[in-house]
Amino acid sequence: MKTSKLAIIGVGHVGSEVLENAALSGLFGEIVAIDTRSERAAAEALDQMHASGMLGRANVRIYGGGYDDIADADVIVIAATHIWPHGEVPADRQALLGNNAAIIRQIMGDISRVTRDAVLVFITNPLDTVVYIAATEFGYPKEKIIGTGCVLDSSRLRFLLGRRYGLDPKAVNAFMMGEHGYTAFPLLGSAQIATVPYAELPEYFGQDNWTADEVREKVVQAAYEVFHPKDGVTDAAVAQAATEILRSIVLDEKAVFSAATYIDGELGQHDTVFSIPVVVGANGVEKKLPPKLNAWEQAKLAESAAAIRANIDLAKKLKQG
Ligand SMILES: NC(=O)c1ccc[n+]([C@@H]2O[C@H](COP(=O)([O-])OP(=O)(O)OC[C@H]3O[C@@H](n4cnc5c(N)ncnc54)[C@H](O)[C@@H]3O)[C@@H](O)[C@H]2O)c1
Repeated sequence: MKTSKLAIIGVGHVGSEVLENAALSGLFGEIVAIDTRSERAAAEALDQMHASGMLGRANVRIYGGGYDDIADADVIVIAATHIWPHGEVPADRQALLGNNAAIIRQIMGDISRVTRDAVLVFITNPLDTVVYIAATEFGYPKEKIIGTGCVLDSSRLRFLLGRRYGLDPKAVNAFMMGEHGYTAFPLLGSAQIATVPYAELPEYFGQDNWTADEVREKVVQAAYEVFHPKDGVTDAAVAQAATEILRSIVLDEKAVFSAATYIDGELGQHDTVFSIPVVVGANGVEKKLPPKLNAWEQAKLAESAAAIRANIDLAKKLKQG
Protein backbone atom coordinates (compact mmCIF):
# COMPACT_ATOMS: atom_id res chain seq x y z
CA MET A 1 0.00 0.00 0.00
CA LYS A 2 1.36 3.43 -0.87
CA THR A 3 1.47 5.89 2.01
CA SER A 4 1.21 9.65 1.45
CA LYS A 5 4.46 11.33 0.46
CA LEU A 6 5.45 14.91 1.23
CA ALA A 7 8.36 16.90 -0.15
CA ILE A 8 9.61 20.12 1.43
CA ILE A 9 11.77 22.40 -0.68
CA GLY A 10 13.74 24.86 1.46
CA VAL A 11 14.30 23.55 4.97
CA GLY A 12 15.38 26.69 6.80
CA HIS A 13 13.45 28.06 9.77
CA VAL A 14 10.01 27.63 8.21
CA GLY A 15 10.64 24.46 6.19
CA SER A 16 12.17 22.61 9.15
CA GLU A 17 9.18 23.56 11.31
CA VAL A 18 6.84 22.20 8.62
CA LEU A 19 9.01 19.07 8.56
CA GLU A 20 8.59 18.57 12.30
CA ASN A 21 4.84 19.21 12.19
CA ALA A 22 4.47 16.80 9.28
CA ALA A 23 6.54 14.11 11.03
CA LEU A 24 4.32 14.44 14.10
CA SER A 25 1.06 14.66 12.15
CA GLY A 26 0.75 10.98 11.26
CA LEU A 27 -0.35 12.02 7.76
CA PHE A 28 2.77 10.93 5.87
CA GLY A 29 4.72 7.69 5.53
CA GLU A 30 7.56 9.36 3.62
CA ILE A 31 9.00 12.89 3.69
CA VAL A 32 11.83 14.15 1.51
CA ALA A 33 13.66 17.38 2.35
CA ILE A 34 15.36 19.33 -0.46
CA ASP A 35 17.60 22.37 -0.09
CA THR A 36 20.48 23.92 -2.03
CA ARG A 37 22.31 23.31 1.26
CA SER A 38 21.90 19.56 0.74
CA GLU A 39 23.88 18.62 3.85
CA ARG A 40 21.56 20.82 5.89
CA ALA A 41 18.49 19.11 4.39
CA ALA A 42 19.94 15.67 5.14
CA ALA A 43 20.77 16.75 8.70
CA GLU A 44 17.27 18.15 9.35
CA ALA A 45 15.84 14.85 8.10
CA LEU A 46 18.25 12.81 10.24
CA ASP A 47 17.50 14.92 13.30
CA GLN A 48 13.82 13.98 12.90
CA MET A 49 14.70 10.30 12.28
CA HIS A 50 16.69 10.26 15.52
CA ALA A 51 13.39 10.84 17.34
CA SER A 52 11.86 7.74 15.73
CA GLY A 53 13.10 5.48 18.55
CA MET A 54 10.66 7.18 20.90
CA LEU A 55 7.19 5.90 21.59
CA GLY A 56 5.50 9.16 20.69
CA ARG A 57 6.78 9.05 17.11
CA ALA A 58 5.51 7.09 14.13
CA ASN A 59 8.22 5.43 12.05
CA VAL A 60 8.12 7.85 9.12
CA ARG A 61 10.82 7.59 6.43
CA ILE A 62 12.45 11.05 6.32
CA TYR A 63 15.52 11.82 4.21
CA GLY A 64 17.35 14.54 2.32
CA GLY A 65 16.99 14.14 -1.43
CA GLY A 66 16.64 15.70 -4.87
CA TYR A 67 13.99 16.32 -7.52
CA ASP A 68 14.05 12.72 -8.79
CA ASP A 69 12.74 11.72 -5.36
CA ILE A 70 9.57 13.80 -5.72
CA ALA A 71 8.07 12.36 -8.92
CA ASP A 72 5.56 10.41 -6.79
CA ALA A 73 5.05 13.06 -4.08
CA ASP A 74 1.42 13.80 -3.19
CA VAL A 75 2.12 17.24 -1.79
CA ILE A 76 5.10 19.59 -2.07
CA VAL A 77 5.68 22.53 0.28
CA ILE A 78 7.91 25.32 -1.01
CA ALA A 79 9.58 27.44 1.69
CA ALA A 80 12.88 28.23 -0.07
CA THR A 81 14.17 31.78 0.06
CA HIS A 82 17.31 33.75 -0.70
CA ILE A 83 19.67 33.73 2.28
CA TRP A 84 20.53 37.31 3.25
CA PRO A 85 24.05 38.19 4.38
CA HIS A 86 24.31 38.48 8.18
CA GLY A 87 20.65 37.38 8.43
CA GLU A 88 19.43 40.89 7.55
CA VAL A 89 16.08 39.84 6.05
CA PRO A 90 14.10 42.86 4.69
CA ALA A 91 10.93 43.52 6.72
CA ASP A 92 9.05 44.42 3.50
CA ARG A 93 8.03 41.10 1.90
CA GLN A 94 8.03 42.70 -1.56
CA ALA A 95 11.76 43.45 -1.26
CA LEU A 96 12.33 39.70 -1.45
CA LEU A 97 11.07 39.50 -5.02
CA GLY A 98 14.31 40.25 -6.90
CA ASN A 99 16.02 37.14 -5.56
CA ASN A 100 13.03 34.90 -4.91
CA ALA A 101 11.50 35.20 -8.40
CA ALA A 102 14.59 33.47 -9.80
CA ILE A 103 14.56 30.85 -7.03
CA ILE A 104 10.88 30.03 -7.62
CA ARG A 105 11.39 29.81 -11.40
CA GLN A 106 14.24 27.31 -10.86
CA ILE A 107 12.19 25.26 -8.37
CA MET A 108 9.04 25.24 -10.54
CA GLY A 109 11.11 24.24 -13.59
CA ASP A 110 12.57 21.31 -11.63
CA ILE A 111 9.23 20.24 -10.14
CA SER A 112 7.38 20.36 -13.47
CA ARG A 113 10.07 18.18 -15.09
CA VAL A 114 9.16 15.29 -12.76
CA THR A 115 5.48 15.79 -11.80
CA ARG A 116 2.31 17.72 -12.50
CA ASP A 117 0.26 15.64 -10.10
CA ALA A 118 1.38 16.88 -6.69
CA VAL A 119 -0.49 19.70 -4.96
CA LEU A 120 1.99 22.53 -4.35
CA VAL A 121 1.73 24.61 -1.15
CA PHE A 122 3.76 27.82 -1.31
CA ILE A 123 5.06 29.75 1.71
CA THR A 124 7.89 31.76 0.10
CA ASN A 125 7.42 35.56 0.00
CA PRO A 126 6.33 37.74 -1.63
CA LEU A 127 3.66 35.06 -1.47
CA ASP A 128 1.06 36.26 -3.98
CA THR A 129 3.60 37.05 -6.70
CA VAL A 130 5.43 33.77 -6.07
CA VAL A 131 2.14 31.87 -6.50
CA TYR A 132 1.40 33.90 -9.67
CA ILE A 133 4.76 32.92 -11.19
CA ALA A 134 4.14 29.26 -10.33
CA ALA A 135 0.57 29.30 -11.67
CA THR A 136 1.21 31.08 -14.96
CA GLU A 137 4.68 30.23 -16.31
CA PHE A 138 4.92 26.42 -16.23
CA GLY A 139 1.61 25.00 -17.45
CA TYR A 140 1.11 23.42 -14.01
CA PRO A 141 -2.59 22.83 -13.17
CA LYS A 142 -3.64 26.08 -11.49
CA GLU A 143 -5.98 24.41 -8.98
CA LYS A 144 -3.01 22.41 -7.65
CA ILE A 145 -1.18 25.58 -6.67
CA ILE A 146 -2.00 27.10 -3.26
CA GLY A 147 -0.27 29.74 -1.16
CA THR A 148 -0.64 29.85 2.62
CA GLY A 149 -1.43 33.56 2.09
CA CYS A 150 -4.05 34.86 4.50
CA VAL A 151 -4.43 31.53 6.34
CA LEU A 152 -1.85 32.87 8.79
CA ASP A 153 -3.32 36.40 8.76
CA SER A 154 -6.80 34.96 9.45
CA SER A 155 -5.44 33.03 12.44
CA ARG A 156 -3.80 36.23 13.73
CA LEU A 157 -7.17 37.98 13.32
CA ARG A 158 -8.97 35.27 15.29
CA PHE A 159 -6.27 35.34 17.96
CA LEU A 160 -6.53 39.13 18.39
CA LEU A 161 -10.34 39.16 18.48
CA GLY A 162 -10.43 36.10 20.75
CA ARG A 163 -8.05 37.81 23.17
CA ARG A 164 -10.11 41.03 23.09
CA TYR A 165 -13.34 39.22 24.01
CA GLY A 166 -11.75 36.59 26.29
CA LEU A 167 -12.57 33.68 23.96
CA ASP A 168 -10.88 30.75 22.28
CA PRO A 169 -9.77 32.19 18.89
CA LYS A 170 -11.53 29.28 17.20
CA ALA A 171 -14.85 30.69 18.44
CA VAL A 172 -14.25 33.62 16.10
CA ASN A 173 -15.45 32.99 12.56
CA ALA A 174 -13.58 35.62 10.58
CA PHE A 175 -11.22 35.82 7.60
CA MET A 176 -8.52 38.12 6.28
CA MET A 177 -8.22 38.36 2.50
CA GLY A 178 -6.24 40.03 -0.28
CA GLU A 179 -2.46 40.29 -0.29
CA HIS A 180 -0.32 38.42 2.23
CA GLY A 181 1.36 41.71 3.10
CA TYR A 182 0.68 45.31 4.10
CA THR A 183 -2.65 45.52 2.23
CA ALA A 184 -4.34 42.40 3.68
CA PHE A 185 -7.74 43.31 5.16
CA PRO A 186 -10.36 41.75 7.47
CA LEU A 187 -13.82 40.70 6.33
CA LEU A 188 -15.66 42.13 9.31
CA GLY A 189 -18.92 42.50 7.37
CA SER A 190 -19.26 38.70 7.56
CA ALA A 191 -17.34 38.06 10.82
CA GLN A 192 -19.21 36.63 13.77
CA ILE A 193 -18.90 34.94 17.15
CA ALA A 194 -21.47 32.14 17.45
CA THR A 195 -24.52 33.78 15.83
CA VAL A 196 -23.52 37.35 16.75
CA PRO A 197 -22.32 39.55 13.86
CA TYR A 198 -19.20 41.64 14.52
CA ALA A 199 -21.17 44.91 14.57
CA GLU A 200 -23.39 43.61 17.40
CA LEU A 201 -20.58 42.34 19.68
CA PRO A 202 -20.62 45.47 21.93
CA GLU A 203 -24.17 44.51 23.03
CA TYR A 204 -22.84 41.18 24.32
CA PHE A 205 -19.33 42.03 25.54
CA GLY A 206 -19.89 45.53 26.92
CA GLN A 207 -17.02 47.26 25.11
CA ASP A 208 -16.61 49.18 21.87
CA ASN A 209 -15.48 47.31 18.78
CA TRP A 210 -12.25 48.16 17.02
CA THR A 211 -12.96 49.79 13.65
CA ALA A 212 -12.15 47.84 10.49
CA ASP A 213 -9.08 50.06 9.95
CA GLU A 214 -7.89 49.39 13.50
CA VAL A 215 -8.34 45.63 13.11
CA ARG A 216 -6.52 45.67 9.76
CA GLU A 217 -3.58 47.57 11.22
CA LYS A 218 -3.35 45.32 14.30
CA VAL A 219 -3.34 42.12 12.22
CA VAL A 220 -0.78 43.42 9.72
CA GLN A 221 1.52 44.70 12.50
CA ALA A 222 1.20 41.45 14.48
CA ALA A 223 3.72 39.87 12.09
CA TYR A 224 6.39 42.37 13.12
CA GLU A 225 5.92 41.73 16.84
CA VAL A 226 7.39 38.31 16.04
CA PHE A 227 9.61 39.16 13.04
CA HIS A 228 11.83 41.80 14.70
CA PRO A 229 12.57 40.12 18.07
CA LYS A 230 13.17 36.82 16.24
CA ASP A 231 15.79 38.45 13.94
CA GLY A 232 13.76 38.40 10.73
CA VAL A 233 11.95 35.11 11.21
CA THR A 234 8.34 34.06 11.79
CA ASP A 235 8.00 30.32 11.56
CA ALA A 236 5.75 28.51 14.07
CA ALA A 237 2.37 29.90 13.04
CA VAL A 238 2.95 29.78 9.29
CA ALA A 239 4.19 26.19 9.60
CA GLN A 240 0.92 25.35 11.37
CA ALA A 241 -1.01 27.09 8.57
CA ALA A 242 0.78 24.92 6.02
CA THR A 243 0.17 21.80 8.12
CA GLU A 244 -3.58 22.48 8.26
CA ILE A 245 -3.62 22.81 4.47
CA LEU A 246 -1.62 19.57 4.12
CA ARG A 247 -4.13 17.75 6.32
CA SER A 248 -7.06 18.93 4.23
CA ILE A 249 -5.31 17.75 1.05
CA VAL A 250 -4.20 14.33 2.36
CA LEU A 251 -7.49 13.54 4.15
CA ASP A 252 -9.58 15.27 1.43
CA GLU A 253 -11.21 17.18 4.27
CA LYS A 254 -12.67 20.03 2.14
CA ALA A 255 -11.65 22.51 4.82
CA VAL A 256 -12.09 26.20 4.03
CA PHE A 257 -9.11 28.55 4.18
CA SER A 258 -8.44 32.09 3.04
CA ALA A 259 -5.55 30.90 0.88
CA ALA A 260 -3.77 32.44 -2.09
CA THR A 261 -5.15 31.16 -5.37
CA TYR A 262 -5.16 32.11 -9.05
CA ILE A 263 -7.96 34.61 -9.63
CA ASP A 264 -9.62 34.87 -13.01
CA GLY A 265 -12.84 36.87 -12.85
CA GLU A 266 -13.67 36.49 -9.16
CA LEU A 267 -14.66 39.83 -7.55
CA GLY A 268 -14.06 41.56 -10.88
CA GLN A 269 -10.31 40.82 -10.80
CA HIS A 270 -8.48 39.03 -13.62
CA ASP A 271 -5.21 37.16 -14.09
CA THR A 272 -3.83 37.74 -10.60
CA VAL A 273 -3.38 35.96 -7.27
CA PHE A 274 -4.68 36.82 -3.82
CA SER A 275 -6.32 35.12 -0.86
CA ILE A 276 -10.04 34.45 -0.76
CA PRO A 277 -11.88 31.69 1.12
CA VAL A 278 -11.43 28.43 -0.84
CA VAL A 279 -12.33 24.77 -0.31
CA VAL A 280 -9.18 22.61 -0.18
CA GLY A 281 -9.25 18.87 -0.83
CA ALA A 282 -7.23 16.11 -2.49
CA ASN A 283 -7.22 18.00 -5.80
CA GLY A 284 -6.03 21.27 -4.30
CA VAL A 285 -8.32 24.30 -4.58
CA GLU A 286 -11.63 22.58 -5.34
CA LYS A 287 -13.96 25.57 -5.04
CA LYS A 288 -13.58 29.31 -4.61
CA LEU A 289 -15.95 31.14 -2.31
CA PRO A 290 -15.50 34.83 -3.19
CA PRO A 291 -17.22 36.82 -0.43
CA LYS A 292 -19.82 39.55 -0.93
CA LEU A 293 -17.90 42.70 0.02
CA ASN A 294 -19.17 45.87 1.69
CA ALA A 295 -17.98 49.30 0.47
CA TRP A 296 -14.93 49.43 2.82
CA GLU A 297 -13.90 45.91 1.80
CA GLN A 298 -14.28 46.73 -1.90
CA ALA A 299 -12.00 49.76 -1.50
CA LYS A 300 -9.42 47.65 0.37
CA LEU A 301 -9.56 44.94 -2.29
CA ALA A 302 -8.83 47.57 -4.95
CA GLU A 303 -5.74 48.70 -2.95
CA SER A 304 -4.61 45.13 -2.39
CA ALA A 305 -5.09 44.13 -6.03
CA ALA A 306 -3.12 47.21 -7.18
CA ALA A 307 -0.21 46.39 -4.84
CA ILE A 308 -0.08 42.80 -6.08
CA ARG A 309 -0.38 43.91 -9.72
CA ALA A 310 2.65 46.22 -9.32
CA ASN A 311 4.68 43.34 -7.93
CA ILE A 312 3.54 40.92 -10.65
CA ASP A 313 4.53 43.48 -13.29
CA LEU A 314 7.96 43.72 -11.66
CA ALA A 315 8.28 39.91 -11.70
CA LYS A 316 7.51 39.92 -15.44
CA LYS A 317 10.16 42.61 -16.05
CA LEU A 318 12.72 40.60 -14.08
CA LYS A 319 12.00 37.60 -16.33
CA GLN A 320 12.64 39.65 -19.46
CA GLY A 321 16.00 40.64 -17.89
N1 LIG B 1 3.66 33.05 3.74
C1 LIG B 1 3.86 33.34 5.02
O1 LIG B 1 2.89 33.55 5.78
C2 LIG B 1 5.26 33.36 5.54
C3 LIG B 1 5.54 33.44 6.91
C4 LIG B 1 6.87 33.39 7.33
C5 LIG B 1 7.89 33.28 6.39
N2 LIG B 1 7.58 33.24 5.07
C6 LIG B 1 8.59 33.11 4.03
O2 LIG B 1 9.11 31.79 4.05
C7 LIG B 1 10.37 31.81 3.39
C8 LIG B 1 11.36 31.00 4.22
O3 LIG B 1 11.68 31.69 5.41
P1 LIG B 1 12.77 31.09 6.41
O4 LIG B 1 12.74 31.95 7.62
O5 LIG B 1 12.60 29.62 6.55
O6 LIG B 1 14.12 31.35 5.58
P2 LIG B 1 15.53 30.63 5.84
O7 LIG B 1 16.57 31.53 5.27
O8 LIG B 1 15.65 30.17 7.24
O9 LIG B 1 15.44 29.30 4.93
C9 LIG B 1 15.40 29.35 3.55
C10 LIG B 1 15.97 28.06 3.02
O10 LIG B 1 15.79 28.04 1.60
C11 LIG B 1 16.95 27.41 1.06
N3 LIG B 1 17.05 27.71 -0.37
C12 LIG B 1 17.45 28.87 -0.97
N4 LIG B 1 17.38 28.73 -2.32
C13 LIG B 1 16.91 27.47 -2.55
C14 LIG B 1 16.62 26.75 -3.73
N5 LIG B 1 16.78 27.29 -4.95
N6 LIG B 1 16.18 25.48 -3.62
C15 LIG B 1 16.00 24.90 -2.40
N7 LIG B 1 16.26 25.55 -1.23
C16 LIG B 1 16.71 26.82 -1.32
C17 LIG B 1 18.09 27.95 1.89
O11 LIG B 1 19.26 27.17 1.77
C18 LIG B 1 17.46 27.90 3.29
O12 LIG B 1 17.71 26.66 3.92
C19 LIG B 1 10.73 33.29 3.22
O13 LIG B 1 10.47 33.70 1.89
C20 LIG B 1 9.79 34.00 4.19
O14 LIG B 1 9.55 35.34 3.83
C21 LIG B 1 6.30 33.26 4.64
